[in-house]
Amino acid sequence: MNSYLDFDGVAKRYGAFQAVSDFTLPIHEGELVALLGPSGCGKTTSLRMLAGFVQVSEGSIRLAGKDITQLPSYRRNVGMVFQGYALFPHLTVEENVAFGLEMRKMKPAEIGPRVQKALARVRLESLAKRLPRELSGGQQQRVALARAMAIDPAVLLLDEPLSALDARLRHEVRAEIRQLQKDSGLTTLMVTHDQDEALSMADRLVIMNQGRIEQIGTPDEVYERPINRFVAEFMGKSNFLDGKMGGEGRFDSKLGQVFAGHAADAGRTGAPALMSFRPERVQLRRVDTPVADGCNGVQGRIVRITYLGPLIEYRIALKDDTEITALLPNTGELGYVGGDASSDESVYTAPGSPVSVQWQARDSRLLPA
Ligand SMILES: Nc1ncnc2c1ncn2[C@@H]1O[C@H](COP(=O)(O)OP(=O)(O)OP(=O)(O)O)[C@@H](O)[C@H]1O
Repeated sequence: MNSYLDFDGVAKRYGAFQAVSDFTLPIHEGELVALLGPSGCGKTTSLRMLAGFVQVSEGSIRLAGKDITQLPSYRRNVGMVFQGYALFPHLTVEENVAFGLEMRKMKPAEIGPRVQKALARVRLESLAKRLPRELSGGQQQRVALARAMAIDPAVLLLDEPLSALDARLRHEVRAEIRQLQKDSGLTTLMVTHDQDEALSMADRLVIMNQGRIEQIGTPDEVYERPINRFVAEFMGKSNFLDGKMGGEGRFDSKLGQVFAGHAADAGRTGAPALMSFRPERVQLRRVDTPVADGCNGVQGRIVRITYLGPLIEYRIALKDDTEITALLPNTGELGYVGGDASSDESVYTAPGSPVSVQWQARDSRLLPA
């Protein structure tokens, strides 16, 4: 499939400072792609280069078969929703939505129906005559979205679109934006630093760090198969054991035990490596329980238990003082894991309790150290 939007080797320098380097990203028509990474990693700069607000230092950008690298912003047909929405406070909802169309010198007879359609899409027809300050945060967000979509853009850009909303509303609006984007088939590039937002909304994620792309993939690819420690840590929590590549998926841990896993790349045998596995994939068993088939196992001692409501977090110290985190569902059997007090499977857990920590080989990633 040919891509619809292409960043090809794009870079941005501010004087001697390299804000974005070698940014290459093909995007398919109708896709929602999220740029994700810590503050200052170059997400917004990349988005702004596409919008034409920031000049590209190197490389090119193609949109719908056309090289737009040097086009002025107003000729790129890009719809943008800014952080904090940037609505005009003295214009009504419908005037705000009409603004972009008037700027494009569209005939008044055309503007009216377009505005109505855009407002209907975000279910705001009844609030058309209100001023932004007479709206809730979620409603203002929808006005910004309607304004961006009204121009029929070739691509929609969302810059931290949910950052001004409180946590509860954010959940709702996430689903709403995603549905709207799917229904309209609008190719969308979104910037966020919120992992949950990116995982739940995007078709693909681009994980950035210090101006560079670390990994591109679907949500489950980057979560289940991170290619390095940065991605594993940035996308949720992970446990790491130190050691060396043992060849054929084996890992020679510093603990002196050999574990089985899957290598992110074919690192040479003996190369320093990390084994990474997620806290929610860890099982706790009685300390004398044999390691189950297909699993890795190590003995440790519980050092801390944190009650998180639906989940309970266990910190377990291994013999070399490496700590492992296990995140287990709260079954209501306070103090017990894996069944009630009478079950053979259950483990009594209290700080100081010895346990067998087990996790599946298939959940274990071998990463370059
Ligand atoms: N006009 C500028 N002049 C010099 N440096 C800049 C300029 N704009 C951005 N930068 C730098 O470029 C880097 C990338 O900035 P950018 O805004 O793209 O980061 P970001 O990933 O979007 O971060 P955040 O999540 O904090 O918005 C930062 O180190 C920033 O300080």
